[in-house]
Amino acid sequence: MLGEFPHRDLHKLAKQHGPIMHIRLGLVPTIVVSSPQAAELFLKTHDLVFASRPPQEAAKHISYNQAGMAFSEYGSYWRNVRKMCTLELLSNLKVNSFRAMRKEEIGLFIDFIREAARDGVAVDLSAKVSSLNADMTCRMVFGKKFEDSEFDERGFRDVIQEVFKLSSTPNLGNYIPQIAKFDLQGLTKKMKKASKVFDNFFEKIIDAHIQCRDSNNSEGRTKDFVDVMLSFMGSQESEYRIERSNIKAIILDMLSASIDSASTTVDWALAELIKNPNIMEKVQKELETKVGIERMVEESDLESLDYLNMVVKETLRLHPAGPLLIPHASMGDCIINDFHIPKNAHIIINAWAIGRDPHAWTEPEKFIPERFIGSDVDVRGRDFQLLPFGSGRRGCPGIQLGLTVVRLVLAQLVHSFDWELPNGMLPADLDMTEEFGLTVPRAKHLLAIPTYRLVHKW
Ligand code: HEM
Repeated sequence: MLGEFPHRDLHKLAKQHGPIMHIRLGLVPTIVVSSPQAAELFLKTHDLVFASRPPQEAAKHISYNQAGMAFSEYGSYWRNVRKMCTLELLSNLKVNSFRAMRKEEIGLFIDFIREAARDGVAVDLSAKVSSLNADMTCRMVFGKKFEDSEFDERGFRDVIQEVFKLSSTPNLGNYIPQIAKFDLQGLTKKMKKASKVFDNFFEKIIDAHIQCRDSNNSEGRTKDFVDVMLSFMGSQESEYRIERSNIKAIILDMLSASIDSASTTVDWALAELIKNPNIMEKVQKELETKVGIERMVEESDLESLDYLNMVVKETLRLHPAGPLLIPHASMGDCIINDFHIPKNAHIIINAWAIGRDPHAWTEPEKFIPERFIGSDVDVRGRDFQLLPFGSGRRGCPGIQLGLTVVRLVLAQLVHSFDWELPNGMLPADLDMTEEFGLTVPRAKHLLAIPTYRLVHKW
């Protein structure tokens, strides 16, 4: 029933069967929610009932038996981890403390593209943006970035991509739990192998941080996420008492939640801008007026870039990085609009379909950032017609960081360069086919030739 693109197949089914749909995936009752009004009932009115996560084979074998935040069941453990992450790792203050690091990494990234511009060669923007985001994430989480060779003979990105792929492959054990132990698809074996690689790596990182802390070598530098979590390890007084395995699970959550989501969003936004040259021109005009072509964009400019922010909202409406959010689970029986939702049902919120609901959006398939002029509809989970970060108790705690990175990288790329497709390809011919996985990026890498446009010495 569900093919290569489950969000599209479920959208089609919802058109026939309505915005609250009951389907059975294996033995598991699954409720699919596909309209803003229905999403509000599940994520606001009855948020507490649906604030848990279903057991998942991938979370069991990769994510330390659901000991992180994203896949953990609702309860006091999840509440404490979420509170610790929100207050100590993802607060505005903490996000801002990494400003200088982001500036440095983006500077290196822009230098690389300037060289490509000088040589007139195409840049693989998808690969470059993804590795920029991986470097920034590693510096924030571990305090340093890694050469692939330091990780495993296959390299950091390869192993992490393999983990993402294994986690997003439909696993029979999730739907017929009784057969999970037979590992009919061979996924458990592969997951255990990949997670061993990560575990060894995380162990070394934690040891190195402990050594550094004990030798007082860490004074004066911004504390990375591992430093912060170590300060709560084993502490009796703190309400966030966590152990080594929890730290490893949370590190993995932060890496997997952050690495692909922001770069996928930047990639879609750039593709839409290249496909719609009149919109690209408007973004560049705004940047010329508000920033000026004598300098690069600074994070402090972002708030004033109204049109760019509309482009980001429109990108997240049409191309939410996680089109089906992360599955929720019901903690008790509940009646919604006369539907009986049983305890332990899986709840899928189709944010991709909701962003295309014709009752909420005019010309929903078209990329029109101007639709947000004079509207206060926002992406932060208050407006149920636009849910790229989910909403309620399980809504994304990394919104501030995610939006900062997306806006900054996008603004920098379109302010510093004009972009042309290679081999005489026309913007209208750009392939927008998706690839379904943990996130949904464009299937083909975006290649484009840059021309430097700032008045800035080389
Ligand atoms: C453009 C960037 C991002 C997008 C589009 C995005 C989207 C999402 C979505 C759709 C969810 C699931 C919400 C639900 O199930 O209701 C989620 C959860 C989550 N996100 Fe993000 N995210 C982004 C960036 C980040 C970043 C940078 C971090 C942290 C470093 C992060 C950490 C998390 C975590 C930990 C959860 C699980 C929360 C829980 O289960 O309690 N996200 N995100």
